[in-house]
Amino acid sequence: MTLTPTPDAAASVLAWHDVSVSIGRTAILDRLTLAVPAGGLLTLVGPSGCGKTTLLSIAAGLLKPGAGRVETRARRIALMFQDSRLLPWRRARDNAAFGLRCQGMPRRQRLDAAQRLLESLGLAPEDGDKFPHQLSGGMRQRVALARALAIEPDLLLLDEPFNALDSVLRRDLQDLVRQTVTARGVAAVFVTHDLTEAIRVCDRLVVMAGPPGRVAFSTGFAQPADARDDAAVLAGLQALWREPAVAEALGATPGRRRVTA
Ligand SMILES: Nc1ncnc2c1ncn2[C@@H]1O[C@H](COP(=O)(O)OP(=O)(O)OP(=O)(O)O)[C@@H](O)[C@H]1O
Repeated sequence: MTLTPTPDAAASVLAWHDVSVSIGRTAILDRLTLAVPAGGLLTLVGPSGCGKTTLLSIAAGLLKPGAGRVETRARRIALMFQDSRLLPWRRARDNAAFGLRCQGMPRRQRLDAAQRLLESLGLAPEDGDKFPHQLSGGMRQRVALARALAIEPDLLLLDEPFNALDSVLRRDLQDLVRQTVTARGVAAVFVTHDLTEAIRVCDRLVVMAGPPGRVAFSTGFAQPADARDDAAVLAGLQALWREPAVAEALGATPGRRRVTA
């Protein structure tokens, strides 16, 4: 697999320019510059505490950088987290329709839209009537993904969304996210500790070092994500681990490896 250099980021939906963040006297992020185009999926990998979630918070407008700036052309931003964060007292369909309700869409219309979306993400028609505690972890994450997609975001921020799932479900949902980004032209940032997952889904992969968080290595791949089979992912993994900056940032010595291959 061939690693490729940074493309021109002029057409980006989201860009962090020279962003630094400190909390008190502690530097959290140190001069990060990154960009994501429409239909592009950026994966962020890095050791715990290097500031990946902080970067997403800045992108979502929840946190202001101390220095530098964030620029976004996104009109609708959706977030998805490691835990589904569904409302336990609402049925799956109501949970998926939550963002549409906030947008003021009439009840019947939003519930129909949510139901269609749930089924397009692989849930059975009757699952829409179920409460979160009646759903498996994978089903709950599908509902969370439906809730994120229902508002037709142009920017999707995913913070370790599939961590709690087994590997088969995880692959399934990785494919769903990937297809969504391509089909809908959404810009996406996907935080993960799993380097294999990062390579499988991304257009561009950024390895962060820190704390304080900074870009240690950034690459694209010659082959598009949907054409990357297991052999290509493995080749990508090997190519990445050969990069001294990646090995240094993620800890190449067995036992020190803080990111799963
Ligand atoms: N509200 C806060 N107050 C103080 N420090 C914070 C706060 N939020 C985050 N931090 C610190 O900022 C740093 C970056 O945190 P962040 O959650 O962005 O890292 P991360 O790379 O996403 O970590 P992980 O992979 O473990 O989720 C950490 O050192 C963390 O302790």
